[in-house]
Amino acid sequence: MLSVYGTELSSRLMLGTAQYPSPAILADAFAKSNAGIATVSLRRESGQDRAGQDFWSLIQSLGVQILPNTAGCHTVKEAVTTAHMAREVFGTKWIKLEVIGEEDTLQPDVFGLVEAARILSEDGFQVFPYTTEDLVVADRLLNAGCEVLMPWGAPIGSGLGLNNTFGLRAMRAHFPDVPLVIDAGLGLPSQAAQAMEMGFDAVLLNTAVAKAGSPADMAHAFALALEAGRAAYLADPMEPRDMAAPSSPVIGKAFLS
Ligand SMILES: CC(=O)[C@@H](O)[C@H](O)COP(=O)(O)O
Repeated sequence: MLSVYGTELSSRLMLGTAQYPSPAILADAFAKSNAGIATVSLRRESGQDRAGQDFWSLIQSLGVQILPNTAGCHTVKEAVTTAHMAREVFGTKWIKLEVIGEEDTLQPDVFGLVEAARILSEDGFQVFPYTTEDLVVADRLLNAGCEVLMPWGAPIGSGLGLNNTFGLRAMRAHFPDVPLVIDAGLGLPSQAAQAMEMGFDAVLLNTAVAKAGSPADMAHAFALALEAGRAAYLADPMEPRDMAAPSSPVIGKAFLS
């Protein structure tokens, strides 16, 4: 069972709540996904009006843990203020911290991220930082009080999958005991399975499900892929090799041992 900040998570899938065609489709997608966590953007849903309040009631009715996020924040100040609003609205110390640094790629501003993570951790928040695969930044985030890291797979909404498998593998190897969640850029269940096969602990995604022709079916497909990928990781996959190795048995030696 995956544990983050002392809380055991019921599932390795964290699902976003934006861009669904309707509330019913969102609820159906969550039901089919078995997601244990819903991430919600404070900046996109105001909560001041009726529509916002209905949206928050819907999210709370999903029966999953809520991970508010600071999506759309570009400065430390904005992110910290949004985190405070989230704590008040949802009554949780959890915050998925996004400080966006670049508009085309929505790449995190890792300098602002580390600063905001430190401020929020010192203020009692349990921070889930959306970061890159950079090892030095990862180290700084851990020193700032983060107990989980969320490296990007690819730019948000791109559906490109795991853009830098070398960097992500290095991150996994470098921080074997830190929960690592691939966040953003996944477009297909096979990419989520790949992340799990590489030993990542969970994935967070939104667009691939919300924008699918059938969000509920796609959510289900991701759930299956995560299960398969995790099972493969636990089964200790073979090491790939450059050269052929005959798989036909040597006469008189059907088994290796
Ligand atoms: C919902 C949320 O938190 C996004 O900012 C997240 O990073 C998901 O990205 P995708 O939409 O690419 O899955």
